[in-house]
Amino acid sequence: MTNLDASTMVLVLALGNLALCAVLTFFEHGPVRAPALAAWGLSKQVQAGAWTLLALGSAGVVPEPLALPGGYALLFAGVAIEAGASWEQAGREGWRRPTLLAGGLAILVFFVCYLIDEQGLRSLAASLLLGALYLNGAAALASGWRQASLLQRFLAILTAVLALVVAARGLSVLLLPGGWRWLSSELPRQLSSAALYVLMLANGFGVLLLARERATRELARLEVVDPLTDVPNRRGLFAALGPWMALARRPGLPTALVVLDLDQFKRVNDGYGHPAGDAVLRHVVELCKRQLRDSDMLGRLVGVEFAILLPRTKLEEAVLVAERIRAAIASSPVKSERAMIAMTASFGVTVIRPEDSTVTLFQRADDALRAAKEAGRNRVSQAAAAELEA
Ligand SMILES: Nc1nc2c(ncn2[C@@H]2O[C@H](COP(=O)(O)OP(=O)(O)OP(=O)(O)O)[C@@H](O)[C@H]2O)c(=O)[nH]1
Repeated sequence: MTNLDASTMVLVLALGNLALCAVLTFFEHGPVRAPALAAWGLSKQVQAGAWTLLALGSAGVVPEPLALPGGYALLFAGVAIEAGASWEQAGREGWRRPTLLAGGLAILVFFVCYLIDEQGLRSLAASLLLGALYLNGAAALASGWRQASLLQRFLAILTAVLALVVAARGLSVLLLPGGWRWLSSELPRQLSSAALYVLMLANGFGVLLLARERATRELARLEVVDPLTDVPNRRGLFAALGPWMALARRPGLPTALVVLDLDQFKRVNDGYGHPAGDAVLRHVVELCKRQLRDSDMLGRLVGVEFAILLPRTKLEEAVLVAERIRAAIASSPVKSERAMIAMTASFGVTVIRPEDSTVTLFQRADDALRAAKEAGRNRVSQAAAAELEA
């Protein structure tokens, strides 16, 4: 078996991390860099510094009593910052601070072990602590496993395996100081160095690709979802409408459409400011959702106009649903910084007819909505019965 020289591996890790840092300096350079990615870039810089210091130590350029503790302290800090960035990326900011504290604690424990014994205990502590910090990083990558992409899962598993390999190095020093049969005590040491190298490579490419993957996903989501209220936008709503339009041509229970427009919303914006207006919109969406079934679909058409699709619902039932939502909005003012903002909404209700196109369907619902506005607002109006029978 080829003998991997440990100090060469440290040098390779130093050079590899430095190269990655150089690339990261130019990647998405500018003020709009995602915060998690900026933290990850910092973690790579710290790790590059760590490996460089360790490499200089093993080459005798920097005295070992300086290079070893300094290098490991930077390494623990770098891996902790990296895990913190992963928690942030996963939307679990609460885990970031404990992770960074764990990094600080690891540095402290390592120093104590180093002072007690520069060889065995120091080596054991370094491997176990580093393994634990990597395992934390793996847990961060694994959080939200169900929604995670294949790439994210792969990185999580890879990081976990590498954490175990690094920890095994420390355990082998403790349990098999002289090696076991053909297994020399040098082998786990070399294996863990190689594992760290693989981690550096896969992590370097993987995290950047993951950032790209997430950005692409988010863009695709924003094509069909309204970012303010997190409900489908016009495009998303119309896409969902297609199958129901087709079903309307077959006998069976109809699908109803309710359009809702908030009354005199301009006054809210003018009186309380745009952010308060946004808060009212989000509040109204929550109120609507509470009145709807899982199979119903609420979407934002434009501005302060929303549409609700009610599958398997007759006109009279849809009117009742609209009436319930109207009453809920009228009786739930929104608390803003300055005042309670009272709100009302007007509604137009109709059902999908076999001959409908989206244009005729929405025209009819909008006509009913206009009638509600003209009749004084804060009311529900349905498309004319005579028209419906036509
Ligand atoms: N805060 C906020 N306001 C918005 C948003 N989208 C549209 N608006 C505002 O909502 C108002 C909608 O006005 P209109 O629907 O034309 O009229 P209105 O004042 O609601 O009066 P009626 O519909 O006649 O009852 C406009 O002032 C828009 O600027 C948004 O996302 N946030």
